[in-house]
Amino acid sequence: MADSGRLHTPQQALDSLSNGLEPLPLEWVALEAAGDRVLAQTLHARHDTPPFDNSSMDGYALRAGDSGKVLPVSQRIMAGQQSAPLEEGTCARIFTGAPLPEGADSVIMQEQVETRDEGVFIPAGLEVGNSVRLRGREITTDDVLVRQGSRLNSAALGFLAGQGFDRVPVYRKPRVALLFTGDELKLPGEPLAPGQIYNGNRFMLLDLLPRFGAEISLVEQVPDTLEDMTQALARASRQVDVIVTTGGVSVGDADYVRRALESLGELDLWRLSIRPGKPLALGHIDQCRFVGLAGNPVSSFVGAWLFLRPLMGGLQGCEAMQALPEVSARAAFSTETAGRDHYMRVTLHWEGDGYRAVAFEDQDSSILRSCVNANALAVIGAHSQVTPGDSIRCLLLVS
Ligand SMILES: Nc1nc2c(c(=O)[nH]1)N[C@H]1C(S)=C(S)[C@@H](COP(=O)(O)OP(=O)(O)OC[C@H]3O[C@@H](n4cnc5c(N)ncnc54)[C@H](O)[C@@H]3O)O[C@H]1N2
Ligand code: MOO
Repeated sequence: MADSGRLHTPQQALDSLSNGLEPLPLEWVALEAAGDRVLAQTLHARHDTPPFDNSSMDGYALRAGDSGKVLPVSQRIMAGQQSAPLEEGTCARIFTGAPLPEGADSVIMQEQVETRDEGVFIPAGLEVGNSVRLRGREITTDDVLVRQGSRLNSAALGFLAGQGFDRVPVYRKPRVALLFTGDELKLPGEPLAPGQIYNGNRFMLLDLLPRFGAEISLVEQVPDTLEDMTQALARASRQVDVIVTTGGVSVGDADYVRRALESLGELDLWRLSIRPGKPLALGHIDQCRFVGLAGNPVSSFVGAWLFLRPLMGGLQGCEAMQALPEVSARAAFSTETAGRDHYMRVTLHWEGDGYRAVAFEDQDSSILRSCVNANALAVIGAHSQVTPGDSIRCLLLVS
């Protein structure tokens, strides 16, 4: 049977989330704590990097015009040492990273010279600049180092450290409350009574959200009553930037989340034309944003990747987090979709000339096992058919 009307598209959900969305305030953090944080100001070079001409090889520094001769060694320069001007008609023993002596214009690696009693024979034909890393080759003073809105990866941290930054301005992390509904839920370590299950979403989201830059500041299991949910939402909305709930957003008798939200704030959008995750609910309570993920574990997982990642990105001023990177792949499965777009969990394997997408056999939204080895979501449009070998669009699950 077809889904009843008024299902929204994922794009409408993203538009709703980005409505009035501003990055959170700037804060300064120590460089060692800045991994994956988003720069709140463009940083400029404080000095040239490298700060001085230096050797890229262990060998001998000389004037290129002196090659083809035996040259006496007039000094020895290690990395971290200062060099003296190079005496006419001599060479300097030099090591990788050591400053080039004034007057030298090239370096020859030690494997290419012959050591003689009088000095070192340098084969003819050495070119000016050989094995020399010129000052400012990487960046010069005042150039843009890293732009505002960039998420700092390990290389960026090392690069900024190379410029002497010990603190950087970043957007504050979004504070998130995770509220779980479902009286059937217990925590691992507790015994299960008949009908009960463990709260897998809790552990999945506690791990996933920080990967999107969130700081989890509140975690609660809320009893399945309208009153408890209303109180929990009201409390959380005063403490955090975003409330995330799982479960209780569908149409069952214990699905109180939307009603609780509407009594305190507004429900901006409910129900998407996607599978899994149809009952997604978006809204706000004053300035606090609300994302109600469907309770089925895969629905929560996929909903987090599709909607919480861009929301966390927007709150951190990071354009790159608005959409997951895409690749095309050849399907290694067949499927037929009904009225909703299907986000299938797949594992992409490189096959030399392209990716092959292998889908977990059971794509029901309760089967979290389908996500364990998935590295992408294959997006299969509504009312379509896929047969093996068909080209399909895949969203990469990179945080
Ligand atoms: N009559 C209808 N029934 C349902 C519809 C519908 O349109 N009409 N939609 C189905 C779809 S699609 C989904 S998805 C689910 C989502 O419903 P809820 O968001 O209200 O989620 P719950 O009913 O609370 O739970 C669903 C399922 O997931 C398990 N669950 C919940 N929380 C957790 C957790 N933290 N860890 C592990 N598992 C969890 C829960 O026990 C249920 O089995 O509704 C369909 N029904
Ligand atoms: O929208 Mo639900 O997640 O298909 O079972």
